[in-house]
Amino acid sequence: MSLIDGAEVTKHNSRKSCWIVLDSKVYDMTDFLGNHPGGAAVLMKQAGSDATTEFKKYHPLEYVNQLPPEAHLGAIDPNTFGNLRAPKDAETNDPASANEEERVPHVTMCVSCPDFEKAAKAVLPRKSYIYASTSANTGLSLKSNVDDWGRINFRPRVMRNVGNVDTRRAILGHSSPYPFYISPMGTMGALHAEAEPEMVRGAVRKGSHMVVSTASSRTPEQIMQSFEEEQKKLQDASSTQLFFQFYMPVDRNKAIKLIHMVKMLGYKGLWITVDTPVLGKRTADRYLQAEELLAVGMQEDSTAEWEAGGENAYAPAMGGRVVSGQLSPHTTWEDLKWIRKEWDGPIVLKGIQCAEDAKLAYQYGCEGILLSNHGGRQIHTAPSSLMTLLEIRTYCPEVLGKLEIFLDGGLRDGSDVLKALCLGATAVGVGRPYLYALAAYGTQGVERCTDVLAEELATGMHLLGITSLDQVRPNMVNATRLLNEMWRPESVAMKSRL
Ligand code: HEM
Ligand SMILES: Cc1cc2nc3c(=O)[nH]c(=O)nc-3n(C[C@H](O)[C@H](O)[C@H](O)COP(=O)(O)O)c2cc1C
Repeated sequence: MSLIDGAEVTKHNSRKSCWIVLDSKVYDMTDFLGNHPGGAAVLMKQAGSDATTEFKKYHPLEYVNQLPPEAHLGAIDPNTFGNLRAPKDAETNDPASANEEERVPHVTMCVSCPDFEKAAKAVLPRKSYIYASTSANTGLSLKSNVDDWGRINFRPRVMRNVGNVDTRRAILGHSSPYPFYISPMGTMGALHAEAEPEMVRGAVRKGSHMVVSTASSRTPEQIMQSFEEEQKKLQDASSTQLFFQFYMPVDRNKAIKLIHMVKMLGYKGLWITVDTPVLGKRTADRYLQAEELLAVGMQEDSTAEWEAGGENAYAPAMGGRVVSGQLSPHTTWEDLKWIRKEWDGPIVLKGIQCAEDAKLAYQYGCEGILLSNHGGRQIHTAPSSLMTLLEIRTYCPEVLGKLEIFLDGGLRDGSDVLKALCLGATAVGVGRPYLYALAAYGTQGVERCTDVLAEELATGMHLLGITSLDQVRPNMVNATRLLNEMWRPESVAMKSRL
């Protein structure tokens, strides 16, 4: 194949003919525009230019292999790079830019979780911040996640000799210095160029466990490699373990292949996300998509048409974009039977939102359930995980001693972890605070976020009057406000009204 001149690539910058350069190779993206799960507009912005840097923020380089072979037109003539056009509307808000220090406070200025969000907002391109912060519909699911932690109060005991406190807790049999872990989050590359490796390093240095998303910007192998390298540096002294969050693809063979790979790589548990048969409506992302389409003159195409997506080998990770074939809306409880045959490690169902499903998870032999509404990104007006925990305590308390119970959503203070533990939780997942810390400070931020949460937790234990997490009890919290609002079967609700 002869080399292609940059000036020639530049001419193909329209919907009718859209070429881009990735890793010094030229691709014809015209037919892929309508199939790109990330939308056509992002590709159009790069039309006729070198998209490598932007591409790597979101995908592993292997993604290019998903294009048909005929889309690869050849290599670009390296002497003609200068002839390429600059991407339309290039992002200038680059986290690595020179005046970063002016915009981002020193990491030691982050003394509580909300500080990380402020720092991240200052460094992130608007699109990336929207991706991380967006929530479903009017945002009420996210709001009650955050608010409900504050609607439970402690009932502290005093004068109980609380000189030293021990915050250790095991998760699925793996000890951890803390009863919280890093939640799985997809497409983290949108927030940091080295997202998953940096997050993993931060986790390993502090010994906290982490659940890795199917929709990560790096492959499961690459993430495990980062983990092993960091463990080696610390002479395997860290307690950190990686678990794997699993999105069920429509194609069973693809699902089995992924499960086998995850097993072979040594991930310690399969956390199957069950609250995402389809993607929720991510409102802020919808506005952004509309804006982007308008900016490239594609407003005549309905969003749905451009989002229809093609067959694709990976799970969706971002905003309101549907990736066809990646999320199975057909999954049922019976699927757990074949999954169990392929996976002999622990299974946790992520996204349980009522007592009946908690009971089913137990009956189907799962080792754990994660009470979660996906950070308020899926169903509108979802119950907070604390509300679901109270429901389980009331209507199927028998699962409490038998399953490991995890919660996530809206946790922004380490002492709140204690409330969940008092009510029977094993551990709590933390999502956005870690993501924002990573975006603003990389590994250092991740470590700092753990320190902040751990210190708040330890202080909370001293002040509550306990020295070990074995001492937590339901009577150490007042959950009456939430209990008053908890779901009741209709017959009970009617009776109480008479
Ligand atoms: C070369 C072929 C490409 C393939 C096969 C591909 C595939 C995908 C897939 C599967 C997703 C869904 C999320 C995920 O799984 O990570 C996605 C999202 C995304 N892609 Fe691509 N992509 C390609 C090229 C590009 C290029 C050239 C860019 C821009 C430089 C780009 C930018 C994005 C963005 C920004 C998203 C996130 C969606 C959003 O903004 O909400 N992609 N892509
Ligand atoms: C940016 C972002 C990406 C996420 N990606 C995934 C994912 O790929 N898989 C998944 O099961 N949950 C995903 N979640 C949900 C988190 O695992 C977790 O349930 C939620 O973030 C907890 O709420 P918090 O962010 O308020 O702590 C994502 C959440 C965010 C904020």
